[in-house]
Amino acid sequence: MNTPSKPEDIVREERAQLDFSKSMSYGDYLCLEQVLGAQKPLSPAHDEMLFIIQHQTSELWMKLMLHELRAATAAVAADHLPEAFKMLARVSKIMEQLVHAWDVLATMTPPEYSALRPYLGPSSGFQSWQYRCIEFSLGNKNAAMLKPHAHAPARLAEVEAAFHAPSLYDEALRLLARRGIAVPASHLERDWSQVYVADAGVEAAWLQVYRNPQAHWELYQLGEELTDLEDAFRLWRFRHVTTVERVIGFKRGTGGTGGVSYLRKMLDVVLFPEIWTLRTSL
Ligand code: HEM
Ligand SMILES: N[C@@H](CC(=O)c1ccccc1NC=O)C(=O)O
Repeated sequence: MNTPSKPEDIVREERAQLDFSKSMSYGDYLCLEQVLGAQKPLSPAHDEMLFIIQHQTSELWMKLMLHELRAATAAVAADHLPEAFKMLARVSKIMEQLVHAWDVLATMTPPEYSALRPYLGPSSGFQSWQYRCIEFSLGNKNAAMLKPHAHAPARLAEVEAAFHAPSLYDEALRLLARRGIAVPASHLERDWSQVYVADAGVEAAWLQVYRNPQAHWELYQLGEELTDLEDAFRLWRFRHVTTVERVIGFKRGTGGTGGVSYLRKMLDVVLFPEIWTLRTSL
């Protein structure tokens, strides 16, 4: 039987690379100096580190979500459905990850948050441009949401691009039409920056798919990927409201809204309306 090696011997025996004076290391590749040097608490409050890291990690996941969403939307537009499914499944999993992340933040009590809140000034998640790009990419268009970015032209241009572009759902409807399903012309070419309005003709189109999945398997699968995604997004919105209510009650938000009252209104947003309403007719 082999005698177990001592920890320091394992490193030598395995011939792990130990000298990075001339080659790229883990930290170099991941730019960890920048990432781990970007937590700059403004208050003496212990919990500010949690608050900052929670938001920074959320923004990183949102960055990946946008990367996947943009590529998935392009894949749908190019009729590359298997690729789109892979990416959309990843987006839903990221959203689930963000839903669970609320559990960490919810360990922060009202007195703990009150110690750092005065240092936040008027800053708020309302001003997250990546979040707004995600909402726009998923079809929740609202011109008023461009205003918080007016002071930063490059950023505004990015959010505006998402505002004017067809959403994932718009591209899904165009795909249905290309596959021979009757979709109202009003939904195939329009001003994509306008608020999406649910339509009986679009519901009829999805019903054709859902009444005969075998004949339209890819479209059926796309419908269910969209359902997974909106389901996860609804859970995220819900955990946001409940976490906010347990931490600040019904105080106004630092971003200027009514706080919980505003976030509750956002629970009524439906991204892919006909995907849900069609179920009543099946
Ligand atoms: C203690 C923690 C939190 C509190 C008290 C809180 C509170 C609020 C409030 C009151 C609003 C409404 C806008 C305003 O008037 O400020 C808001 C919006 C928002 N928050 Fe939070 N939030 C918290 C954590 C988070 C986290 C972890 C994220 C993740 C990135 C986040 C992302 C957002 C986003 C994206 C909006 C805009 C939502 C929309 O317009 O639909 N928040 N938050
Ligand atoms: N709107 C929050 C503040 C807030 O949550 C926040 C502030 C700065 C950076 C991110 C934030 N998170 C989400 O809104 C509040 O009213 O307490």
